[in-house]
Amino acid sequence: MSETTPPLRLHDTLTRRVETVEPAAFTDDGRPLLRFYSCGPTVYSYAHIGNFRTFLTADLVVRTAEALGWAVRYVSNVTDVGHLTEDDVADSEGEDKMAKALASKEGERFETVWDLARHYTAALEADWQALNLREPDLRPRATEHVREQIEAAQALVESGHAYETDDGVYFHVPSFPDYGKLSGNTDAETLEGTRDVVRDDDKRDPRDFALWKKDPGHLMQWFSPFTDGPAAGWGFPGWHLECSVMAQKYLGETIDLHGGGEDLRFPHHECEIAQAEALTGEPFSRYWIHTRFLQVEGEKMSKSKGNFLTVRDLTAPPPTGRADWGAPVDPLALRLVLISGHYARPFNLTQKALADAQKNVARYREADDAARDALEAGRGGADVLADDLDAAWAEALAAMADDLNTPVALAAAYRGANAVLAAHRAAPLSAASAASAAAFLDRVNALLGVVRSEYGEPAGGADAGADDDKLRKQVEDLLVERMVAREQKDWASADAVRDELDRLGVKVMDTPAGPEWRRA
Ligand SMILES: Nc1ncnc2c1ncn2[C@@H]1O[C@H](COP(=O)(O)OP(=O)(O)OP(=O)(O)O)[C@@H](O)[C@H]1O
Ligand SMILES: [Zn+2]
Repeated sequence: MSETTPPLRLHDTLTRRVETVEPAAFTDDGRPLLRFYSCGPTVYSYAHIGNFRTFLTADLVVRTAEALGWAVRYVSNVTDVGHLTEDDVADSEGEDKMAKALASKEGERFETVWDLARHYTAALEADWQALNLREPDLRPRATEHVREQIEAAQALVESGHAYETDDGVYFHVPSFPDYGKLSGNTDAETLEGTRDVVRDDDKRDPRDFALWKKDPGHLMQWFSPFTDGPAAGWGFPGWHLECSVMAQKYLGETIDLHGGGEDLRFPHHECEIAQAEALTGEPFSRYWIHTRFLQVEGEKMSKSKGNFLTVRDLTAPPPTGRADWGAPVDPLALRLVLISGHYARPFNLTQKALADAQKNVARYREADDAARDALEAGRGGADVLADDLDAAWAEALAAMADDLNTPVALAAAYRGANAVLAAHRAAPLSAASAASAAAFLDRVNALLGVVRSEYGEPAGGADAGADDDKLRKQVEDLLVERMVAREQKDWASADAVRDELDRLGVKVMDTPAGPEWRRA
């Protein structure tokens, strides 16, 4: 990378300031190495687009760091152990989310809670790819790291930071004086008043949270060395323990960056810090990033509230998709909307924003096609695009490096795509211009992921129900022709286009946001 590469700045929840992120380690060839852990979902249902807003922040961190020339080791887990139905309960008590899901109507089709977890993990991965998120280097599952969690709990008991009762093993919060440094929640009385913490008369402090919950009746249970009491060793790990244990196992005792949604700041991440730092005596994560909620009518979109939209709801035709949200959109348009607001501010999804994004991704695609066609054509002539596109790229990268300023970055990227289209419409692009355009769109796609999917076109929804690219291209060309004919009041040509669309078996709906189409 050139010396003009900007530093990466992110708002750090720990210091409550925008900080310049400096990874602690370097690769063998001298590049900064970002060791990054981002909390994944509990797989008792489809991940919703609020969850994906948070996963997209992680995705943008990875893409931006890579665009700056860094190496990234990126781990994002799957919580496939049922914990609580109330997220703000500071540890493992209450109704188990996975067991509850299995008992529901939707859950009846699964034999066991393990099947249910497998199904929703596969769905998570499919939606992850549909939204063109980078695969993490590792996606560890909590259920495959129970031994490590038991060992961590044992080590904490041995070092006096945790203790066993007949009901569980608890981290003793007063043994870790830094408890509260991330969230500011340090006042024991406030915590006691506001948090529905685990009730166990043998707990030594009301804030103490569970590392292990003894429960021989739990649908997922493992045998542990914690054998006091009637459960005689059987039980399951506390939620907070899985993330700190897996982060440290795969990224080291001290990681560079840890992320999640705003609700994870407390208690989840506060408890992760306590466990991890009590174990090693070293700082756990050097920086922390939290994404504000995607809201529906001013409330957090959440699985447990039931007010959520999934990727399928918006990108697949009915009956899978939600008819009340209009025609299905290209998953890249959904991605674009979800990253269009700054991650540190709450975001409200609207149908209008989705429709606008649909048009934007169509323009990126058009610019991309024009660049690639012109590259193949290999015409002579000057490069008329390089200066504009270099400036647009520098602006987009600088904006992303400046605390992931997606509104500015997307505007710069879009300006560049429009410059490509304007040049293409003015005169056939030379091979030199086409090379600049293709390089720009490749870089924009690597940074923002909105030009084309790295996984190919996903089945269902990407093109409003049509299943092949050829048809999509034909229809899009015809719609442009129709628009031009209408503008010129050339009704004969407009009718001819309509007949051609009929022949292709395509139904067009004119909406305030432009034409929508699907197979009739
Ligand atoms: N509305 C939202 N907007 C942004 N991020 C969210 C939203 N809801 C959850 N997240 C984040 O998504 C990740 C996975 O969360 P989780 O699986 O607990 O989902 P959830 O909808 O909060 O579920 P539940 O309602 O059961 O707590 C976490 O980082 C969480 O903070
Ligand atoms: Zn976590």
